[in-house]
Amino acid sequence: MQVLKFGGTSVGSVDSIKQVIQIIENHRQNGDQIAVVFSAMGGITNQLIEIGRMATTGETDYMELVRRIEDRHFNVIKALIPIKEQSKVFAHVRGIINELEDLLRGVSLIRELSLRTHDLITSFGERLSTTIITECVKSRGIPAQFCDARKIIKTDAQFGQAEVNYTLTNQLVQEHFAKTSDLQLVTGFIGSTEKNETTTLGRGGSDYTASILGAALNAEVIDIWTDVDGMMTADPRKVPNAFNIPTITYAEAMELSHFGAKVIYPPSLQPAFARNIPVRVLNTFNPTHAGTVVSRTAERRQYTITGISSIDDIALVNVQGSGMIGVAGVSAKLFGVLAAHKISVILISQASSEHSICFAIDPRGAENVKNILDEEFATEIAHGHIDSIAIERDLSVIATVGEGMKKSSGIAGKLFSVLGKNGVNIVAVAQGSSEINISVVINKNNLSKALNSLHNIFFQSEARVLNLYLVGTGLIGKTLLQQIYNQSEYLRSEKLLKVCVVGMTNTKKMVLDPKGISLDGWRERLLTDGVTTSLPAFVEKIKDYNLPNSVFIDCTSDKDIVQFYESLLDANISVVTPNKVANSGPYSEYRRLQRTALNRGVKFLYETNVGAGLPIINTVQGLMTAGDRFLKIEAILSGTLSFIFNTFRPGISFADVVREAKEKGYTEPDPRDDLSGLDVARKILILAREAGFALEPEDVTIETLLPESCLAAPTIPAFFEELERNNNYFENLLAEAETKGEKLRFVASFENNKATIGLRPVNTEHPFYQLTGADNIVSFTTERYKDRPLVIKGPGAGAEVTASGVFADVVSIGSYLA
Ligand SMILES: NC(=O)C1=CN([C@@H]2O[C@H](COP(=O)(O)OP(=O)(O)OC[C@H]3O[C@@H](n4cnc5c(N)ncnc54)[C@H](OP(=O)(O)O)[C@@H]3O)[C@@H](O)[C@H]2O)C=CC1
Ligand SMILES: N[C@@H](CC=O)C(=O)O
Ligand code: NA
Repeated sequence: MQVLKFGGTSVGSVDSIKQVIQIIENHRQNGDQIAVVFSAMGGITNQLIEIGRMATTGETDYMELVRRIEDRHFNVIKALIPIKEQSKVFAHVRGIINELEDLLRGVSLIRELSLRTHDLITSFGERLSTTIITECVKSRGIPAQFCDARKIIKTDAQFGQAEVNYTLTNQLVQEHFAKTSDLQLVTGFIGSTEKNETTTLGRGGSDYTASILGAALNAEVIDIWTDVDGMMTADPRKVPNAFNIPTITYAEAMELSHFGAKVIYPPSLQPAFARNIPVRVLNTFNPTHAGTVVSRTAERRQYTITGISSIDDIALVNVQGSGMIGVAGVSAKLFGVLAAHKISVILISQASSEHSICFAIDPRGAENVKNILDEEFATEIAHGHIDSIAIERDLSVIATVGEGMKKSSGIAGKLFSVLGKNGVNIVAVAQGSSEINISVVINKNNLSKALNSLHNIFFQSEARVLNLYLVGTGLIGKTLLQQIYNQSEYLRSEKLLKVCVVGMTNTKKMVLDPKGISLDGWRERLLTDGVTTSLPAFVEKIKDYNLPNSVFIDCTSDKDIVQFYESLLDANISVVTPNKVANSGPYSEYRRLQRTALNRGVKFLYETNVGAGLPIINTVQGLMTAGDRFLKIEAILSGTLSFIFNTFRPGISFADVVREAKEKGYTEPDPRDDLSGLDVARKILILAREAGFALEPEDVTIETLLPESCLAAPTIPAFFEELERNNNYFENLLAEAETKGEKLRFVASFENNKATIGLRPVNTEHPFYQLTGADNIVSFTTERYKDRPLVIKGPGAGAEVTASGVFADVVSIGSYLA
């Protein structure tokens, strides 16, 4: 025996009904007896309810709506039944519609609509759809019978939501099906009392009908045909990565549906569950998809979690007071009052201190609940045992559901950790003792971020998404984009990381797209879709999107951008930058950024501030973490100056060598910053700070190598002119060093709380003598590296090495968030 049920969308149009008939024919081929339950055509039940309401108020144009219902059904007859058989069916359906019209006339006369009449009116939806489909099926030569469920499903007289009399119903259903082997096409949703008054079965009514029949007939399986591919791990409108759940237990389905997953209404499947009959949820419009099987026990699963669901809008009621501690009966009274007022409670949480109880309700009833509780607890409030009753609004609840969570540790840890790292504050928590549902109440504006990051973390086989916002598409920015593009496949397959650039800007244009900007054609996209840059607007948008795992990358040397870092970190957005400005201003600002990142559980990373991609900052941080103490730092920290002093020879112009350094991508956007010593001053300052010293910029003594006139040059072209003019000066410096067998090196050192930088000729004995190209070298003398210092050496400037240092910082955030 098989029971099939088709919902409103499945029987909503001529095409879909054709599809339904095809599915029924396919099922007949295995020779089993079949019962098929139908809902009303999509939308008809609501129209019938509206018609009933109109008739009660005396509005006469309800007839117009009745005509539309009639037309919709007639159109199916015209399209699907051979012409010579149509008139008989038209007459039959007309008869049913006449019955409806008579009923409505009565309602309109007495201007009163009892629940009983309401049930009778709504029953017409299923009666019409099932009648017509039965005729369609019969016209294809299939032996089939229309079965009015009112003859076999017997209920009490609670109109609107009648209780089934199972003893009688089971007997009638079994007798009915024993009499015939014809295909039975059954009206869903309706039943009747013992006095044959029409009743309806409440929410999920047609599923309920299928479940009652399946249980009574001991069906092998019940197929619920809908318009989606079964149940999904989350609502795909909110979580684009959601996917089909192949198997789910009844208990899980029940938990998920309570929290808003609406594909099926599991309470209506209770009779089937009780008899251990599996229910398949299938898609009429994609019939080969396996859908979801709901059964008592789930198969072995790939994931601990089965699904994540949410109620988007709830209010939290908080009942709190010192007088509640140790006093029995407060919660009994509280929930008694709520029950007496038929207030449905979505979730309850009480800490073991007993100081407060909070519970979630539909926000539409919140004001009413407050009034009720204020009144009922007036004495307790007056005596100060209970503080006033507080309502919090604009909240959502997320339920993480899965049998796999039972007795498995670490799930809650993972859940709270991912929400914490994404700055999602948890307002309340509840875990059912069944251990298959952990529910958290959060602010509504974080709902999408929370759902997506939880889905991302619990359904591990999919790549975790890292959302990037890039400011600066100059040398470093564009090289970074190219590296991300080249590496994206590797990151996805080897690191399970999907890097998505959501926003980018330069000084002229900015573009933002939460779906991601294709790195194939980002320049064109920026030109065509970009709008005039406004950094405040860019940052506002980032906060507005509130995407999980967000990283802001500043690839400029701008001073103004830095002012946004703190608010970004505060909004739980990590910051990565090669820009040295933020870390080389006042010490208090440097500390504040560090603290903010730490407090927020996000990252502020700037490895490329010193020595480009060389692992210098990470090394200092590592030594500090392990408790080492820094005694001395000696370093060459300018790639540009290294290159210049390794390249400049008598006979070539010093200005040309500087130009070459710029072309090679070693210099700052403004090369005066390199030659004046400012860039190196910033780097030694940052290093000293990382090494634990509270240095201020004025604690760095700069012995500049430039003549005064070069330092004073107002523009970059003027600066180059001054360099040309001073060529002799540089040749003399070089000649003087060479006569002593020395090389020119621009050295930074830090010792005894003092930093100095300046030109130091070094002889062949000195470890800095051998430096080539644009290399940097750093030598750390510490408590643990005292006799022989720790030395890091290598290229310290250039687009590729710098961008790759930035990239590595970004990826490390990806791993941290995961
Ligand atoms: N070169 C190297 O070896 C190293 C560089 N760095 C650092 O990397 C950073 C970037 O250097 P580089 O790529 O060479 O610089 P570029 O001058 O090539 O690029 C800077 C980019 O930032 C954009 N920009 C500047 N100000 C703003 C603003 N206010 N709003 C939006 N966009 C802005 C520019 O826009 P537009 O295109 O419109 O001009 C440009 O796209 C610097 O801080 C530098 O110190 C760090 C380590 C090594
Ligand atoms: N301009 C800098 C680049 C790195 O910060 C340098 O020359 O070292
Ligand atoms: Na570095």
